[in-house]
Amino acid sequence: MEEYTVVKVIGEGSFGRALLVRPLHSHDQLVLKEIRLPKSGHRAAASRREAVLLSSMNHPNIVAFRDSFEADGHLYIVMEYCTGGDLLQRIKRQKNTPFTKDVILNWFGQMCLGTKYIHDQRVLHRDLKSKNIFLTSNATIKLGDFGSACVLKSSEACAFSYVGTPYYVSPEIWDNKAYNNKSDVWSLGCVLYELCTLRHPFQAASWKSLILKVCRGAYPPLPNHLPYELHHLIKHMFKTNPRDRPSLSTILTSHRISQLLQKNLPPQVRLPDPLSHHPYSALERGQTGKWKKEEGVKVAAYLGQKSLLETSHSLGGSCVEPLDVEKRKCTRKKWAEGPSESVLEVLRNADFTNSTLGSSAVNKEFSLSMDRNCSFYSCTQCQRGNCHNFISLGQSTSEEMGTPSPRRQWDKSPPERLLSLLEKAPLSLAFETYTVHKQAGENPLVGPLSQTGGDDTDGLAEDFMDSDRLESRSDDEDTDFEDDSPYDWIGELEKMTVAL
Ligand SMILES: Nc1ncnc2c1ncn2[C@@H]1O[C@H](COP(=O)(O)OP(=O)(O)OP(=O)(O)O)[C@@H](O)[C@H]1O
Repeated sequence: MEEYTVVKVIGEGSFGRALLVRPLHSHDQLVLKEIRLPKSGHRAAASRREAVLLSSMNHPNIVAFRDSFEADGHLYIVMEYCTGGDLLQRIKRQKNTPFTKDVILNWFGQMCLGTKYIHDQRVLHRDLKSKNIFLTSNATIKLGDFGSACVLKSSEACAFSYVGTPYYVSPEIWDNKAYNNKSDVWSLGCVLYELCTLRHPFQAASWKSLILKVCRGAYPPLPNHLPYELHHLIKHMFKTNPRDRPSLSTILTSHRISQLLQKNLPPQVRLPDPLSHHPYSALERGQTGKWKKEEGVKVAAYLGQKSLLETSHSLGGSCVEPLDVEKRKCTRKKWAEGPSESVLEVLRNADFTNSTLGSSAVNKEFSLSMDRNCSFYSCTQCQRGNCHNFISLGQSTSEEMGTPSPRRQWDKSPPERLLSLLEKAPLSLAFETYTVHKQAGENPLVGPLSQTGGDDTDGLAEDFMDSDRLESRSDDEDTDFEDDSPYDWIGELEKMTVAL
């Protein structure tokens, strides 16, 4: 700590402060995040995870790590200072002046590159939101705040889990399914929508309405002046079934938006031009200017997206030990078809209105933790206790392969439990770390970009143009990889309510 001079406090988060500092022998400006280390070993390990993860990243669109150390019960993470502040502040500064299409595409393209990079490292961010995305003075986008992130293939990293910021949480999370790369895509869709409209896509006056909108993917349409490709992309990023959402690789290389994105990226971070570097020429593409799906896969592979593509075909990524043939058989994970019907059903029958949310413990710190052994199911295909593969709800890989099903039993009714918990006022605490608003007395459902009372789009999003053209295809080649420790966070919330 003596090596740095504190210039000023930039802000306070739920786990500590962010300070602007200067190293003693330099004029650099850096950010020093000071995080109170919890007493419990598990929770302290979770706090350290941000430092460990950040230090392993090296990408122009990720906040650069400089140093980390511990002193006086605190963890300090030194990182680059993004002078442009966070994107939420930037959006708010716009007031009612929309961003230009070029700015939206440029910033969003950079977010995609950063997120694609972490996904290629098999890391899920799990808390992507405009407040965790930063801008530098030269308009470079940087993803930050890896405090909720999770590394797959790690025996330790996912023992803690995540609730998320309600505004950015995808339908599968509300349905208590595993977090996966497409959940990050959903959250990024929320950020893109905010850039396009200066509003949250899903906002409501009650928990019920918010969850319903998210689970239906019901958002007010983008303004008509924005390019068709953006409408198309948002529609796909808000597909309720994660399988139908494009991965970052697809968005960057073979989605209808890809060319626009690439054109608007800063030159130094532009992807290689697939046309000039790739054997699949414009002629082969029939001069139509449209990518065929198979070509997209090949180009993605060519551009080095192998890890994601392999994920879809063989590796599930959750085995702690090196994969062998037997393990490969059981690692592929597949999503059940269709949206979160269970959530919708419960919500249809639920009759509570606004959550009246207590404010007394708004600043209370908590961290959700759980013995990872509780959250895993052995892989019966491997017959090995230490294989942490699991098979997600719906079809299992072994069923696809014609072998008897080691189907994982789902013994809970998450939505009912969730809703009954949400009804109890103090439960707002359970979302404290992740809610957008933290001020006493404020309704956490009123986000910083909300209009009073939320918007009134409770139905499905209107189709504003030729709906067939916007229809989704199933991105089989983008098959998800998932957080390998599905977490019973509703159970944790329940425990917390009892404790209050
Ligand atoms: N690298 C950075 N460059 C510039 N500003 C930063 C940087 N990191 C954090 N900040 C700013 O510092 C403030 C505190 O950030 P911090 O990550 O500690 O908490 P938070 O994101 O506000 O809350 P929480 O951790 O509860 O999500 C925020 O206003 C954030 O925009």
